[in-house]
Amino acid sequence: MLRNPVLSIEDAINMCKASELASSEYAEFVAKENSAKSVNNNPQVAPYGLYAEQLSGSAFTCPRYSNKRSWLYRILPSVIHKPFAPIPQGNLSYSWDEIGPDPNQLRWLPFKISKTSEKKVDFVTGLHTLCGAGDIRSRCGLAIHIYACNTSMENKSFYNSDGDLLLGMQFTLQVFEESRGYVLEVFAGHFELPDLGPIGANGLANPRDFKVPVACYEDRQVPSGFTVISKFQGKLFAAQQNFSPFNVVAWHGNYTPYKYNLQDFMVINTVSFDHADPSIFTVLTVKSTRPGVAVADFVIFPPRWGVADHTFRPPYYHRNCMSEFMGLIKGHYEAKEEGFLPGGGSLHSIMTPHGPDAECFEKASKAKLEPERVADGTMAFMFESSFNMIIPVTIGSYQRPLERSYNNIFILFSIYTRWTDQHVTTEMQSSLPLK
Ligand SMILES: O=C(O)Cc1cc(O)ccc1O
Ligand SMILES: [Fe+2]
Repeated sequence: MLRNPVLSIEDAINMCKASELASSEYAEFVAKENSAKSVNNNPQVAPYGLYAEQLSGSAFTCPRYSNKRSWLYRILPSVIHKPFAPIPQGNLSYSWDEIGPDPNQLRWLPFKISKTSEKKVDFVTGLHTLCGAGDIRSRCGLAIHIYACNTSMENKSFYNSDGDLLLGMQFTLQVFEESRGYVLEVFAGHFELPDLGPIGANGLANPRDFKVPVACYEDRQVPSGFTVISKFQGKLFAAQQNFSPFNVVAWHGNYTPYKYNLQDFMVINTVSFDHADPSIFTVLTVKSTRPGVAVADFVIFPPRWGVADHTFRPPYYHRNCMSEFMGLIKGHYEAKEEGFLPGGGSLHSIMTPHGPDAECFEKASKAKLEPERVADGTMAFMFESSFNMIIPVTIGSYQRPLERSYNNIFILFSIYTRWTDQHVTTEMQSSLPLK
C-alpha cells in the first residue's frame, strides 16, 4: 500500500526519490554550514543552491502527537509553474446528487481496462469514482475510486489537494502492462494504525513494517513541457513547467508517504468459538471526531487458520450501521466464491442486509469443524465507513453495477425456504443459540 498525504502521487514519488541517507547527509552539511546552530530547517542560503520548502500535513497548531510536516530541499521550488487551467474530468466525480440513493446490495464485475491498442489511458485518465459521500470543500467525507490504466505517465505528475489517498496494490507511475487498483480517498484526517487495546503492544500491522522508500532525484529540464496535474476541490487542472518536479534532493520530517506489504499483517482471531467482528483485521484507520467511529477503516481478510468450535465460521448475516465497500485483489472471498471476482467490487450500505451466499452457507453449516486454512492465496479487503455512500452517474456510463442478479443469490437460499416452508417446532426453537 502506498499513502501519500498531501501531494499524493507527485510528492510520494518525490519523497521516495530523496533518500533518508541524503537527508542525514544534508542535515550534517547544514550543521557544518551553520556552526551557531546544529540544525536549521530554512537556512539563509541553502547548501548547493537548493530551495527549502515546507510541506505541512496538519494545521500548524495541531498537538504535537498529530503534528505533521516535512522539509523538502529542491532544485527549484514547486511554485515555478505556469497557471493551472481546467482539463477534462473523465470519470472522476464528487457529485452525489445526480442519481438517487440505492439501498440494494450492489456489486460490480471486474472493472474493465482498455487495451493499449484501443486507447491509451494513464493513472489519472483511468480514475473512475465508484461511490462516496460528504463534501470535498469542507473536508468532510470520502470517495472510493478505481484506476484502470495501460500507459505510464510521461512527463506528467499528479497531486491531490483534497485529501489522503490509499492506493490498493503497489503503485508506480510507470506501468508495464494493463493495471488496475482500488483507491480510497479521505477528505480529512490521516490514515493511522488502530489502537491495540487489550491486544497489547504487538500485532495487526506493526509500525516497523511500514517502509519509506529510498531512491534518487532527477535534475532534468523539460523544454517541451512537464505537466503537473492538480486535483483541486474535486476537479482536475493542469499546469506546465519546464523542469521535472521530482527534484527533491534531501528531506526530513514526519510527513511521508509509505508502503506496507499486506503479507506482513499479524492476524488475530478467535481460538475458541464464534466469529470475531472484522475490525480485528484493521490495517489502517482514519478516525472521525466521534470516539471509536472511523471516517474509514481499511480492513483485510488475510490468509489464516480457522479453528473456532461450535461455530458457523464464515462471516455472519448482518446489517451494519456502517457502509462497506469490498474489493478483491486476488483469489476468492471466503463468503462468496462466485460472482465476487478479483478486480471487481461490492457496496453494502448502511443497514443493507447481506452475508454469505447460499453455497457458502450450505458448505459451512455442514463442515466438520477441524482446524483449516482460510483464504490462502487470496486478498479481499473492505473500506468500512461511517458515511452513507452513493454512486455517481459517471460510474454507470463506465460500468453499471449488477443489482438484480447479485440480489438473487440471497433469494435462492435454502435456509430461507426451510424456515418459511416448515412449521417451526418447539424442538427447532430450543436448538437456537438464544439464552
Ligand atoms: O463480508 C462482509 O460483509 C464483511 C464482513 C466480514 C465479517 O467477517 C464480518 C462482518 C462483515 O461485514
Ligand atoms: Fe458486511
